[in-house]
Parts: sequence; C-alpha cells; structure tokens
Amino acid sequence: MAASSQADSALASFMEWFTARNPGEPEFTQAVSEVAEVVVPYIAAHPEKGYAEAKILERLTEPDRVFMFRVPWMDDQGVFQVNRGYRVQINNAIGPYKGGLRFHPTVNLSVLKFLAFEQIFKNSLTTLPLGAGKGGADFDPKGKSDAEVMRFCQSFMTELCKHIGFVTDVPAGDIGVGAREIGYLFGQYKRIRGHFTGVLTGKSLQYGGSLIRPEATGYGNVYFSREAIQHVDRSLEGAVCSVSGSGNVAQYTIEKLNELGAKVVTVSDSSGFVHDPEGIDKARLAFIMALKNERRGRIKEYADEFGASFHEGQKPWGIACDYAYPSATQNEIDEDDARALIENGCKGIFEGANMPCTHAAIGLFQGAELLYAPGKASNAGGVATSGLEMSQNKLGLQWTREEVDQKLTAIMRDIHQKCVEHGSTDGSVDYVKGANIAGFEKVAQAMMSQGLV
Ligand SMILES: NC(=O)C1=CN([C@@H]2O[C@H](COP(=O)(O)OP(=O)(O)OC[C@H]3O[C@@H](n4cnc5c(N)ncnc54)[C@H](OP(=O)(O)O)[C@@H]3O)[C@@H](O)[C@H]2O)C=CC1
Ligand SMILES: O=C(O)CCC(=O)C(=O)O
Repeated sequence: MAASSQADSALASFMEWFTARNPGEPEFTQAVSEVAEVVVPYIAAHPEKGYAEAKILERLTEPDRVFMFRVPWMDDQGVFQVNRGYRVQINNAIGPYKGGLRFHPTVNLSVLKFLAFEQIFKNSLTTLPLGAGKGGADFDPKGKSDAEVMRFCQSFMTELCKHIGFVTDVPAGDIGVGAREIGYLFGQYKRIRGHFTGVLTGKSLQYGGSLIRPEATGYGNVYFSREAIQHVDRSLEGAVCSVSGSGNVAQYTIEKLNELGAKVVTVSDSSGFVHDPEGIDKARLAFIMALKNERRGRIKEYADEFGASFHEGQKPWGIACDYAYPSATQNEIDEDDARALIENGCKGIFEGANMPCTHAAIGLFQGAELLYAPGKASNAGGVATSGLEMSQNKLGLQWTREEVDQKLTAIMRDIHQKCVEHGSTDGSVDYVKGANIAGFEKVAQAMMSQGLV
C-alpha cells in the first residue's frame, strides 16, 4: 500500500475506535480529529519512534481520570441550588495537570474533554513543565450577586480541593472565572487544607499572583500574530482588526493591538456585536473594562455611549478587516463566517479563544492561503504566564512587569518558531501541522521514557 493510503486507513481506524468510545461528545471529537489528521500520518511516517505500538495517541485521548461532583449552594433568596462540577486530569507526562476552570451553563464533559485535550499540546508548546487538565461547572455567574458567586465557589472548592495541589494539579481561570472567582476559590482551599501555596494561578498580586497574567492571553496572541505577519513581510501598523468577545482575552488583545498601531473596529458579547469604525481607542477600552469587569453590563451600552452600531444576535465576521482575533468561545466562526471574512479581504485569523473555528471554516482558510493560527499555539501565552506565576511562587519572589513581559514575548516567539520548523512546506507555514507536531513530540517522548503508565 502507498504511504499516503496507509496513513488514511490508520486515521480512519483511529477515529472509528475513538468515536465508539466517546459517543455524544461532539466538541471532544472535533478537537481530537483535528489533531489526528496531522499526528496519525506523522506517526505512520516515523515507525522508528515506536509511537504506534506504544498507543501514544490512544493514551492521550483517554484522560488519566475525571472527577464529577455535586455543587450545592444557597442563593440570596434562601433557595437551595444544585450545579454539577468537574475536573478532567488528562495528562501529566511533562508536569502537574494545568488548565483553567470554566463556569458557564454550556459546560459538560464533551466541552471540558476538548479543552483538556487541547491543553496537552498548548502546554507542551510553552516550553514549560506543564501537564494538562480542565474543569468547571454548569454554573452561570451572570446576574448573580458577589455573595452568591462566593457561596458557589466555596462549595465547588470544598470538593475540588481533594483532587488538586501545587505539585499535582493547578487550575486557573477561563470563561466566567476571573480574579473575583479565583480569590474566593483560593480562600476556601486555604481554609480547608491550611496550605498557603500556589495551588491556583491568576491570583491577585497581593497573595502570589503574577504581573501580566491578566494581560497574557491577549498580549500573547498579538505577539504571536506579529511574528506570523512579519514572517510574510507585512506589519500590524495601520491594520484594521476585528475582535470578538469583550472579556479578559478580548480586552487585552485590543490593548496590545492599539499599542502596536492597529485599529480595532469590533467587540461583542453573547447578545450581539458592536461596530465602531472610528476604532476602540484607549478611552473606549477603559469604558469596556469598567462595563465588563466592574458593572458586569452588556456590550450594547458601548454603542449607546459612543454612537457606534449594535447588531443584536449577530457575530462580527461580516465586517471587513485585515486580521481577525476570535476571543469569545468555541465554534464562533462557521463556514459562512469564514467565507465572509475571506471575501472581505481578511489576511489572517489568530485564535484567542479555544477552537473558535469549525473544521469546515479552517478548511476554507487553509484553501484560501491566509494566515491561520490555531489557539493551542496563538493563545498559549495565558497558560505560559501561569507557568511563570508557578515559578515565582516556588521561588517566593515577584518578577517585574518588564521581566514577565519579556519572558512572555520570548515564549510566543519560540512557539512561532516551532510552528515554522514543523509546519513549513514550499515556503509557506501550516500552523495547524506545526503546532500539533511540535506539541505532540515533547509529550510523546516523555511518555515513551516513562514506560506504560
Ligand atoms: N482567560 C485565559 O487566560 C484564556 C482563555 N482562553 C479562551 O478564550 C476565550 C475567552 O475567555 P475569557 O476572555 O477568559 O472569558 P471571559 O469570561 O472573560 O469572556 C468571555 C467572552 O466571550 C463571550 N461569550 C462566551 N460564550 C459565548 C457564546 N456562546 N456566544 C457569544 N459570546 C460568548 C462572553 O459574552 P457574555 O458575557 O455575554 O457571555 C464574553 O464577552 C475562551 O474560549 C477561553 O477558553 C484561552 C486561553 C487562556
Ligand atoms: O492559565 C492556565 O492554567 C489555563 C489557561 C487556559 O485555561 C487555557 O489556556 O485555555
């Protein structure tokens, strides 16, 4: 059999095995098939490494363990409430389990397994000793009082604290989990275990947090995009950019794009998007930060304040831009959105969110030969800076803003370089291939060295 048809049949049989084991898990299946399309042929092309016999990819898709637990709490009216909490510990070959917690009504096992799986490759790319995990709950912090969020976090941590620790599993934030939630979670961990350790990252500065961690995912994505754009001899200076979301990642993506001379014309939340052709400058971004981080309001208020247009229930991808930075949630760019971006002259997509593009959308981007960077490479700056927070906690030191930013910049440059090294053919870079192979190799080698565990 020719090598390519051998690889095709290996891929088909791997995906048949995988889907039979994970029925009804569409997000997890999507994330695994994207990786398998690259990694199965790579394994087949390198029989000398022994990865097929050692079933490395099969083992990577089977979490080490999954915790699922009841989270009972009381609302402000004195009514009992029950949510479901999770922690997926998927792989610790290169370091303690590491990855965020998501509080959102759509959280389920498929979503968390996809996020944990992506985290394996992302964390490997950071160059730091970080294994992979993800967790969360189907709890919606929106519309809840601070007291309700605190009671929920305390109940969630009362169970979670049995399974995490500074050298075993170090969670952080994700959608719906920011500085407020991390504070309540850390307080409850310390109260129950009596340990003041860096068991969570994304902590506030007064109790062991790192400078630049809040900024790191957005800044990191922009640093990565700068590398990719320079690699094709272009620049961000003067570029028109579209950003989705208005949470942590979106806010600091906008801040850094402004600093580098680009103009951001969109921002969104789950109720719709705002188009501001004048650009979201520093003052307007400060309004978004106060709106979202303090008043916890809806993005429509931005349109009312600055006379921009608000498009209820819609996504921003029909607006013409040079570069797009999806920074809200999974599958927010489908085939139609991808077509609109391409037709309007978009030259690059840099994923701030995890898996924001559907499989079909990625196919269109790759066919159109624009720059397409998967989140596991481009949004790795957040977890990388969490790794730097862990290092500072171990040393009992706090590095300056400049020191952390320099390390983040170097890490993003290094990740870009690895993508170029593993993803280049005929002068162009396939960032999906580069990120998946580079991320896989390090973990696979560690697993081979550690035997059948
Ligand atoms: N925080 C981090 O360090 C990292 C985050 N990421 C990823 O970045 C993305 C954003 O995370 P983050 O900024 O931290 O989260 P936040 O909770 O701070 O913000 C999330 C933003 O996305 C919007 N959003 C969420 N769900 C949907 C939806 N179904 N449809 C439309 N909009 C939606 C929210 O709107 P609304 O308020 O209306 O719900 C909000 O504007 C996620 O995919 C996350 O996994 C990746 C790496 C690290
Ligand atoms: O900082 C972390 O540990 C996790 C960040 C995260 O959840 C992610 O990279 O998706």
